[in-house]
Amino acid sequence: MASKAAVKVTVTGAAGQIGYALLFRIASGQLLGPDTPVRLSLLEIPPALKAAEGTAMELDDCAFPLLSGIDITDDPKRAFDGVNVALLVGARPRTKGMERGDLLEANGGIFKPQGEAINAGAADDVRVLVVGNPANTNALIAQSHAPDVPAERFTAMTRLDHNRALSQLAAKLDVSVTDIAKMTIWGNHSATQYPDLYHAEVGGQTAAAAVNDDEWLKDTFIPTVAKRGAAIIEARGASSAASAANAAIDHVHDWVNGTDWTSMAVVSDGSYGVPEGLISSFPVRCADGEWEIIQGLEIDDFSRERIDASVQELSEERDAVRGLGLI
Ligand SMILES: NC(=O)C1=CN([C@@H]2O[C@H](COP(=O)(O)OP(=O)(O)OC[C@H]3O[C@@H](n4cnc5c(N)ncnc54)[C@H](O)[C@@H]3O)[C@@H](O)[C@H]2O)C=CC1
Ligand SMILES: O=C([O-])CC(=O)C(=O)O
Repeated sequence: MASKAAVKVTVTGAAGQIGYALLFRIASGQLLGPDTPVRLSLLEIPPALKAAEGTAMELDDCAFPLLSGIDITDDPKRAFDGVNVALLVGARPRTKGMERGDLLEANGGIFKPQGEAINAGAADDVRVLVVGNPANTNALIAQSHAPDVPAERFTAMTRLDHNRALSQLAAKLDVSVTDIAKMTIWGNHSATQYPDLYHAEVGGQTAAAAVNDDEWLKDTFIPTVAKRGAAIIEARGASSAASAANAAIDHVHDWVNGTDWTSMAVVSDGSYGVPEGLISSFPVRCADGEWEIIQGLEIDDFSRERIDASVQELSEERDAVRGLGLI
């Protein structure tokens, strides 16, 4: 057993399908590395506690050397007490007849108390990743109820979109994903997101130049990446789970361990014309456990239009949750 103190990792929606794909990888050391023991805290709603207990039994059965304990609760205060890494996965899915406003309101009922509980009890170094949809706005709700936690500790996940973009581009160019640098997803984790090939690089040129096929870039690549979630649901009969868990691992791993370039939805400081305070996806670099938005990229008219459209949607979501008194 490693001698470092255990890091407390809280996973909400632990009995759901992403939870099932995520917990074993966290416990095996893939989130924080092979020298860092973890203590898992599983937050669920009462009807799913028994299933969470079953997952915990399986975690026990793996005898993971790095797993120092598992706590299961339906109480956010207990779940987030002393938390270092919070993965907010559990959310209210959209069901038949539900309007966008209903979805935001239902999720406000989840992310407001979770933000409050993080504010009340989290460790000083807490880092929060929101996966549950609508992820950017759920992160905004949680962050607005945690005034004592630095706003930059609340992030939302666009890493799955980023990885999807890498994979689509690699297939098109018949290269490895490792040949691609500087991929960026801008905006909202929704169909308005903008996967940007004008700043991505392959073999010393921009990805757009390497592709050299404007029609493919605009009419195939962008919609394929932006609507991949729906395509997976259509094919699998359930939304992305293992790939979403994988992206959550990548997001936190790179935030903690550093990276030259990735995509994360983070609180805007006004960079690239994104209104301050919105949680929007940007190109970021991470070092020493902190992210920063990569500055100085030239944004052409096409990219400007795409970024603005997605950011407009984020502004509308913020206005809607403000109107509902959720922030
Ligand atoms: N940002 C992204 O790239 C992606 C986001 N998602 C989103 O992730 C979320 C989870 O997806 P799945 O695991 O497939 O859903 P799921 O329905 O299988 O599991 C969700 C779990 O959350 C639990 N839950 C509900 N309210 C809760 C609360 N207040 N506290 C704690 N747990 C609660 C439920 O009991 C359920 O076990 C969904 O909102 C989904 O849309 C999914 C894929 C990618
Ligand atoms: O589309 C969904 O419902 C799940 C999701 O966020 C994704 O796969 O990107």
